[in-house]
Amino acid sequence: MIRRKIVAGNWKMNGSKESVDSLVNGLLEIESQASEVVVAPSFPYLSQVEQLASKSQLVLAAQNVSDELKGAFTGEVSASMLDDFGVKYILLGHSERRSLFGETDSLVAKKVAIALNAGFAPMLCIGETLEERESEQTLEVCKRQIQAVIDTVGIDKFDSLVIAYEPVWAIGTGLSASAEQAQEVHSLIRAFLAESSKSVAEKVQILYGGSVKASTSSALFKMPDVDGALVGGASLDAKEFIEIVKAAG
Ligand SMILES: O=C(CO)COP(=O)(O)O
Repeated sequence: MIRRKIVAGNWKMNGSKESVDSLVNGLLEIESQASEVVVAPSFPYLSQVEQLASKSQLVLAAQNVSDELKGAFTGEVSASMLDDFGVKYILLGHSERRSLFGETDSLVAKKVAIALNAGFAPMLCIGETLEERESEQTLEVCKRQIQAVIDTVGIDKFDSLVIAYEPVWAIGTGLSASAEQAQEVHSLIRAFLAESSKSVAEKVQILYGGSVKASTSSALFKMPDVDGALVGGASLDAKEFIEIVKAAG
Protein backbone atom coordinates (compact mmCIF):
# COMPACT_ATOMS: atom_id res chain seq x y z
CA MET A 1 0.00 0.00 0.00
CA ILE A 2 1.21 3.51 -0.80
CA ARG A 3 0.99 5.78 2.18
CA ARG A 4 1.31 9.51 1.60
CA LYS A 5 4.16 11.06 3.53
CA ILE A 6 3.63 13.69 6.19
CA VAL A 7 6.29 16.23 7.05
CA ALA A 8 5.28 18.01 10.24
CA GLY A 9 7.02 20.81 12.11
CA ASN A 10 6.55 20.94 15.86
CA TRP A 11 7.53 24.47 16.81
CA LYS A 12 7.22 23.68 20.54
CA MET A 13 7.28 26.79 22.80
CA ASN A 14 9.09 29.00 20.31
CA GLY A 15 8.18 32.05 18.31
CA SER A 16 6.85 35.59 18.41
CA LYS A 17 4.38 37.38 16.15
CA GLU A 18 7.31 38.58 14.12
CA SER A 19 9.17 35.29 13.80
CA VAL A 20 5.97 33.36 13.05
CA ASP A 21 5.23 35.84 10.27
CA SER A 22 8.60 35.37 8.63
CA LEU A 23 8.67 31.59 9.12
CA VAL A 24 5.22 31.07 7.57
CA ASN A 25 6.01 33.45 4.71
CA GLY A 26 9.13 31.41 4.07
CA LEU A 27 7.03 28.24 3.81
CA LEU A 28 4.31 29.54 1.49
CA GLU A 29 6.21 28.47 -1.62
CA ILE A 30 5.96 24.79 -0.69
CA GLU A 31 4.18 22.74 -3.31
CA SER A 32 4.47 19.05 -2.72
CA GLN A 33 2.44 16.33 -4.36
CA ALA A 34 4.24 13.66 -2.43
CA SER A 35 3.60 14.85 1.09
CA GLU A 36 1.25 16.66 3.37
CA VAL A 37 3.08 19.51 5.09
CA VAL A 38 1.99 20.33 8.63
CA VAL A 39 3.00 22.99 11.13
CA ALA A 40 2.23 23.00 14.84
CA PRO A 41 2.58 26.49 16.32
CA SER A 42 1.91 27.38 19.96
CA PHE A 43 -1.77 28.15 20.67
CA PRO A 44 -1.48 31.97 20.56
CA TYR A 45 -0.25 31.83 16.95
CA LEU A 46 -2.82 29.43 15.49
CA SER A 47 -5.01 32.25 14.22
CA GLN A 48 -2.05 34.09 12.70
CA VAL A 49 -0.80 30.97 10.93
CA GLU A 50 -4.32 30.09 9.77
CA GLN A 51 -4.63 33.48 8.10
CA LEU A 52 -1.12 33.67 6.66
CA ALA A 53 -1.26 30.13 5.28
CA SER A 54 -4.84 30.14 4.01
CA LYS A 55 -3.86 30.00 0.34
CA SER A 56 -0.96 27.62 0.84
CA GLN A 57 -0.57 23.89 1.20
CA LEU A 58 0.27 24.16 4.90
CA VAL A 59 -1.95 22.19 7.24
CA LEU A 60 -2.37 23.24 10.88
CA ALA A 61 -1.71 21.14 13.94
CA ALA A 62 -2.04 21.97 17.63
CA GLN A 63 0.50 20.84 20.20
CA ASN A 64 -1.97 19.66 22.84
CA VAL A 65 -5.63 19.66 23.84
CA SER A 66 -7.50 19.51 27.13
CA ASP A 67 -8.98 16.22 28.23
CA GLU A 68 -12.04 18.21 29.34
CA LEU A 69 -14.65 19.58 26.95
CA LYS A 70 -15.38 23.00 28.51
CA GLY A 71 -15.79 24.92 31.73
CA ALA A 72 -13.74 25.87 34.75
CA PHE A 73 -10.33 24.58 33.67
CA THR A 74 -8.11 27.64 33.81
CA GLY A 75 -5.29 27.60 31.31
CA GLU A 76 -6.66 24.74 29.24
CA VAL A 77 -7.57 24.78 25.54
CA SER A 78 -10.50 22.67 24.35
CA ALA A 79 -11.00 20.68 21.17
CA SER A 80 -13.87 22.91 20.06
CA MET A 81 -11.61 25.97 20.35
CA LEU A 82 -9.07 24.33 18.06
CA ASP A 83 -11.84 23.66 15.60
CA ASP A 84 -12.30 27.43 15.26
CA PHE A 85 -8.84 27.74 13.71
CA GLY A 86 -8.89 25.09 11.02
CA VAL A 87 -6.70 22.68 12.94
CA LYS A 88 -6.52 19.15 11.47
CA TYR A 89 -3.95 17.34 13.63
CA ILE A 90 -3.29 17.41 17.38
CA LEU A 91 0.03 16.21 18.80
CA LEU A 92 -0.67 14.00 21.77
CA GLY A 93 1.57 12.14 24.15
CA HIS A 94 4.71 14.01 23.14
CA SER A 95 7.55 12.91 25.39
CA GLU A 96 7.87 16.45 26.74
CA ARG A 97 4.22 16.29 27.84
CA ARG A 98 4.76 12.85 29.32
CA SER A 99 8.00 13.56 31.17
CA LEU A 100 7.68 17.25 32.10
CA PHE A 101 3.92 17.56 32.59
CA GLY A 102 3.10 14.16 34.00
CA GLU A 103 0.88 12.94 31.16
CA THR A 104 0.24 9.25 31.70
CA ASP A 105 -0.70 6.62 29.10
CA SER A 106 -4.31 6.81 30.28
CA LEU A 107 -4.49 10.61 30.10
CA VAL A 108 -2.99 10.52 26.61
CA ALA A 109 -5.55 7.89 25.60
CA LYS A 110 -8.36 10.07 26.97
CA LYS A 111 -7.08 13.03 24.96
CA VAL A 112 -6.88 10.88 21.82
CA ALA A 113 -10.53 9.93 22.35
CA ILE A 114 -11.54 13.60 22.82
CA ALA A 115 -9.63 14.61 19.69
CA LEU A 116 -11.13 11.81 17.57
CA ASN A 117 -14.65 12.53 18.80
CA ALA A 118 -14.21 16.16 17.79
CA GLY A 119 -13.09 15.13 14.30
CA PHE A 120 -9.34 15.76 14.60
CA ALA A 121 -6.55 13.43 13.59
CA PRO A 122 -4.33 12.82 16.62
CA MET A 123 -0.60 12.45 16.09
CA LEU A 124 0.15 9.96 18.82
CA CYS A 125 3.76 10.32 19.94
CA ILE A 126 5.48 7.30 21.44
CA GLY A 127 9.04 6.28 22.13
CA GLU A 128 11.54 4.97 24.61
CA THR A 129 14.15 6.66 26.79
CA LEU A 130 17.85 5.85 26.46
CA GLU A 131 17.70 3.71 29.59
CA GLU A 132 14.76 1.76 28.16
CA ARG A 133 16.58 1.24 24.83
CA GLU A 134 19.71 0.07 26.59
CA SER A 135 17.70 -2.44 28.58
CA GLU A 136 16.02 -3.65 25.37
CA GLN A 137 12.59 -2.40 26.32
CA THR A 138 12.01 -0.29 23.21
CA LEU A 139 9.25 -2.39 21.73
CA GLU A 140 7.62 -3.06 25.06
CA VAL A 141 7.37 0.67 25.80
CA CYS A 142 5.96 1.47 22.35
CA LYS A 143 3.44 -1.35 22.64
CA ARG A 144 2.33 -0.20 26.09
CA GLN A 145 1.85 3.38 24.90
CA ILE A 146 -0.16 2.21 21.88
CA GLN A 147 -2.16 -0.42 23.75
CA ALA A 148 -3.49 2.20 26.19
CA VAL A 149 -4.99 4.01 23.19
CA ILE A 150 -6.32 0.81 21.58
CA ASP A 151 -8.02 -0.09 24.87
CA THR A 152 -9.71 3.32 24.99
CA VAL A 153 -10.72 4.07 21.40
CA GLY A 154 -10.48 0.66 19.68
CA ILE A 155 -8.16 -0.42 16.88
CA ASP A 156 -10.56 0.65 14.12
CA LYS A 157 -10.04 4.30 15.04
CA PHE A 158 -6.34 3.96 14.26
CA ASP A 159 -7.01 4.64 10.62
CA SER A 160 -7.94 8.20 11.68
CA LEU A 161 -4.70 8.85 13.53
CA VAL A 162 -0.99 9.09 12.86
CA ILE A 163 1.75 7.58 14.99
CA ALA A 164 4.98 9.45 15.57
CA TYR A 165 7.83 7.29 16.82
CA GLU A 166 10.11 9.68 18.68
CA PRO A 167 12.83 8.01 20.73
CA VAL A 168 13.36 10.30 23.71
CA TRP A 169 17.15 10.00 23.42
CA ALA A 170 16.99 11.47 19.91
CA ILE A 171 14.82 14.49 20.71
CA GLY A 172 16.74 17.75 20.73
CA THR A 173 20.04 15.93 21.16
CA GLY A 174 21.37 16.04 17.60
CA LEU A 175 21.58 12.27 17.86
CA SER A 176 19.03 11.01 15.34
CA ALA A 177 18.20 7.35 15.16
CA SER A 178 19.76 5.91 12.03
CA ALA A 179 17.41 5.16 9.15
CA GLU A 180 17.85 1.45 9.90
CA GLN A 181 17.08 1.90 13.61
CA ALA A 182 13.92 3.87 12.75
CA GLN A 183 12.85 1.29 10.15
CA GLU A 184 13.33 -1.55 12.62
CA VAL A 185 11.05 0.01 15.24
CA HIS A 186 8.49 1.24 12.69
CA SER A 187 8.13 -2.23 11.20
CA LEU A 188 7.74 -3.76 14.68
CA ILE A 189 5.06 -1.17 15.51
CA ARG A 190 3.25 -2.03 12.29
CA ALA A 191 3.50 -5.74 13.07
CA PHE A 192 2.08 -5.09 16.52
CA LEU A 193 -0.89 -3.20 15.03
CA ALA A 194 -1.39 -6.03 12.53
CA GLU A 195 -2.07 -8.38 15.43
CA SER A 196 -5.28 -6.38 15.96
CA SER A 197 -6.04 -5.32 12.38
CA LYS A 198 -4.06 -5.99 9.22
CA SER A 199 -5.84 -3.30 7.24
CA VAL A 200 -5.24 -0.65 9.90
CA ALA A 201 -1.59 -1.65 10.18
CA GLU A 202 -1.13 -1.20 6.44
CA LYS A 203 -2.85 2.14 6.36
CA VAL A 204 -1.53 3.94 9.44
CA GLN A 205 1.20 6.49 8.77
CA ILE A 206 4.16 6.18 11.12
CA LEU A 207 6.38 9.26 11.29
CA TYR A 208 9.88 9.37 12.75
CA GLY A 209 10.89 12.24 15.05
CA GLY A 210 14.12 13.08 16.85
CA SER A 211 16.83 15.38 15.51
CA VAL A 212 15.60 15.13 11.91
CA LYS A 213 17.58 17.43 9.64
CA ALA A 214 17.65 17.93 5.88
CA SER A 215 20.92 15.98 5.76
CA THR A 216 19.48 12.89 7.47
CA SER A 217 15.94 12.97 6.11
CA SER A 218 16.38 11.39 2.69
CA ALA A 219 17.84 8.18 4.14
CA LEU A 220 14.93 8.03 6.60
CA PHE A 221 12.33 8.60 3.89
CA LYS A 222 13.71 5.73 1.81
CA MET A 223 12.71 3.27 4.51
CA PRO A 224 9.51 1.39 3.67
CA ASP A 225 7.85 1.93 7.05
CA VAL A 226 8.89 5.55 7.59
CA ASP A 227 5.96 7.59 6.35
CA GLY A 228 7.34 11.01 7.14
CA ALA A 229 8.86 13.04 9.92
CA LEU A 230 7.91 15.05 12.96
CA VAL A 231 10.57 17.75 13.04
CA GLY A 232 11.38 19.95 16.03
CA GLY A 233 14.35 22.33 15.91
CA ALA A 234 14.90 22.12 12.15
CA SER A 235 11.29 23.15 11.48
CA LEU A 236 12.00 26.64 12.84
CA ASP A 237 14.25 27.33 9.86
CA ALA A 238 12.19 27.72 6.67
CA LYS A 239 15.03 26.74 4.32
CA GLU A 240 15.92 23.64 6.29
CA PHE A 241 12.29 22.58 6.62
CA ILE A 242 11.70 23.04 2.89
CA GLU A 243 14.72 20.81 2.20
CA ILE A 244 13.17 18.11 4.40
CA VAL A 245 9.88 18.43 2.49
CA LYS A 246 11.82 18.07 -0.77
CA ALA A 247 13.56 14.96 0.53
CA ALA A 248 10.14 13.39 1.06
CA GLY A 249 9.65 13.36 -2.69
O1 LIG B 1 10.29 16.41 19.54
C1 LIG B 1 10.45 16.49 18.34
C2 LIG B 1 9.32 16.72 17.44
O2 LIG B 1 8.10 16.56 18.09
C3 LIG B 1 11.81 16.40 17.75
O3 LIG B 1 12.53 17.50 18.12
P1 LIG B 1 13.98 17.77 17.47
O4 LIG B 1 13.79 17.62 15.96
O5 LIG B 1 14.35 19.16 17.87
O6 LIG B 1 14.87 16.71 18.00
